[in-house]
This record gives sequence, C-alpha cells and structure tokens, in this order.
Amino acid sequence: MRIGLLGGSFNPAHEAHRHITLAALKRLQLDQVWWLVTPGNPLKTPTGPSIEERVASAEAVARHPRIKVTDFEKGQGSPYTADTLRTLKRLYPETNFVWLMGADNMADIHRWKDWHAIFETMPVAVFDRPGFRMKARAGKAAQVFARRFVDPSDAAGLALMRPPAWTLVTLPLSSLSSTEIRENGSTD
Ligand SMILES: Nc1ncnc2c1ncn2[C@@H]1O[C@H](COP(=O)(O)OP(=O)(O)OP(=O)(O)O)[C@@H](O)[C@H]1O
Ligand SMILES: O=C(O)c1ccc[n+]([C@@H]2O[C@H](COP(=O)([O-])O)[C@@H](O)[C@H]2O)c1
Repeated sequence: MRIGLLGGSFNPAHEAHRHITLAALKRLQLDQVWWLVTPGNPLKTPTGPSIEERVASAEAVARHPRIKVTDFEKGQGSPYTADTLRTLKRLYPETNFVWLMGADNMADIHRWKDWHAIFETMPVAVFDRPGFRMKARAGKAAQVFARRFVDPSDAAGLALMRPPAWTLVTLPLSSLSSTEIRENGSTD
C-alpha cells in the first residue's frame, strides 16, 4: 500500500489542497492520501478554529474515496511532524508512506524540529506553489539533500525508494491559500 501524508492546518481547507492531492495520487501512483489535520502548527500562534472545525472543513473539501481526513496527531500527543512520521512508520511497517508538502514548506522546513529525520524516515514530494519554486530549490533542505533529488520523470517510483529521496512535482499552479480565504472570505 502506498500512502501520501499531507499535513496541514486546513484553516480552512481549500481546493488547492485537493488539487495537489489528486496530482499526488496520479503522479506518485498512490493508493490513498491522508490529510493530517494538525492540532497546531508549532511555528504558528495558536488562534482560530478548533481541530474539530478544521477536520470538518477538510472533510467538506476532500470529497474523494481515496482521501482520508484524520486528527491522528491530536491523539499522538506531539504536534511535530518528525514524531508523527516515526509513529506512523512504527504502526504501519508494511506501508510505503510519502510526505507531501507545498513548496513554501520545503523552503522553510529547516526550521522544523528534527527536520533531517523527516527526510530520513520517508520519501518527500514537494508541490509547486506560486512564488516558491525557486525558494524551495534554493533552500537549506534542498541543498543538504541535493544528491537525493529524484528527477520528476521518476516520481511514479518515489514511494518505493529508500529515503532520503525527494522530488519537486510541477503542476498547473493554484494561488489559493487559507490566509487569503480568511482575509477575503472567498475562494475566487
Ligand atoms: N496553493 C497551493 N499550492 C501548493 N501547495 C499548497 C497550496 N495551498 C496549500 N498547500 C500546501 O498544503 C499543505 C497544507 O497547507 P495549509 O493548510 O497550511 O494551507 P495554506 O493555504 O498554506 O495556509 P496558510 O495560508 O494559513 O499558511 C502545506 O504543505 C501547503 O504548502
Ligand atoms: O514539526 C515541525 O516542527 C513543524 C513545523 C511547522 C509545520 N509543521 C507541519 O507542517 C504541516 C503544514 O503546516 P501548515 O500550518 O503550513 O498547514 C503541518 O502538518 C504542520 O504540523 C511541522
């Protein structure tokens, strides 16, 4: 079983989450994608809707039999991605997981707790996002793991590769963001 993991605040969820997820299912040949709704991004001030409200928002947007929305991180007692990925690998040793994230997070991931461990635990697929492709390519994580970059033409095999292994998926860009929806109250 090949499963992609898309962690997020989903405050609120929007169509770009679905857009990159559908691209992940197809381009990485995944069986499922789990949306891991964070109890609170460790780098963001805790404000706004509860995890239950954000799970409801994610479920309303997901609308796909192969997308599963979960509050798993609430139960595991740590908001840190490195901890989550280690725990999931332990719980599901036969599953081939891939960590999915937008290019904005790839540019910033060197600020996350134990970030090397994320790349060493499972393959990583980064999805292009307006304004962040070059920042992601030039960021610290991309430099540290430059030799483990997988050509996007080989993305279909990424889930089965031994980590560290990461790729950058280019796709029709979406400029949607939760910030803009919170500020403007629309997804147009
Ligand atoms: N338009 C987009 N294109 C590519 N990736 C995206 C896009 N929107 C969100 N993502 C990715 O989806 C994941 C979850 O995103 P998140 O819930 O933080 O939404 P967001 O729109 O980035 O929110 P915010 O504006 O509050 O930072 C992250 O890895 C993020 O990079
Ligand atoms: O582990 C960390 O230190 C860490 C720091 C910042 C963000 N994250 C994770 O990155 C994912 C995307 O967060 P967000 O708020 O951009 O949607 C989400 O799963 C967060 O828990 C994780």
